[in-house]
Amino acid sequence: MRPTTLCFPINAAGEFLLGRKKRGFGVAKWNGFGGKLEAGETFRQCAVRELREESGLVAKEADLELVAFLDFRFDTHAELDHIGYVYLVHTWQGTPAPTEEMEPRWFSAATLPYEDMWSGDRLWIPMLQARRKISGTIVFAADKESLKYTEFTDVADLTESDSLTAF
Ligand SMILES: Nc1ncnc2c1[nH]c(=O)n2[C@H]1C[C@H](O)[C@@H](COP(=O)(O)OP(=O)(O)OP(=O)(O)O)O1
Repeated sequence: MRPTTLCFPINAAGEFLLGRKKRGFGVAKWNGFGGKLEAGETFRQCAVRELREESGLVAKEADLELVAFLDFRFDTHAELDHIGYVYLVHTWQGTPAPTEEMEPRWFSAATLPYEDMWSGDRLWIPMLQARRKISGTIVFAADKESLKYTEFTDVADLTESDSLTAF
């Protein structure tokens, strides 16, 4: 199970920064900023690095608000299964800039482009906008796009796992 992070910068106007992926799995989808943990990295180190690499924004680990733990499963493609910790961030340095991987753009919270995002996003991102903290499972069908099963639970508090072997 691959460990990943996803990070959503939110500005003073309440807008979400998303990036349009330019290459690889999920190309052309609007997404949060994130990716796979590198060897020896903590989840927060990964989130800060991926945010910088994909958007140009520099955030501090302490300014990441952990809001979700998601278990993404691909029904017939287990090699794509991954878990992800999701963070909101309200404070950073720098200005969003296009990178090799992502084209960043601000979206108002009410007009996120769900039709061009991962299909589970329309279910769980509104929960985060409602200030909920969640743990969830999202199972994609054989087409790797449509949803086969989802389950979300509200949690009082979240902490990143210390152990990658837990997954
Ligand atoms: N919202 C959502 N739902 C389901 N799955 C995902 C998302 N956002 C995501 O990014 N993902 C998936 C897509 C990939 O399987 C992983 C993220 O990996 P990737 O962007 O390839 O990670 P990087 O480490 O940046 O990849 P490379 O550097 O190897 O290109 O999560």
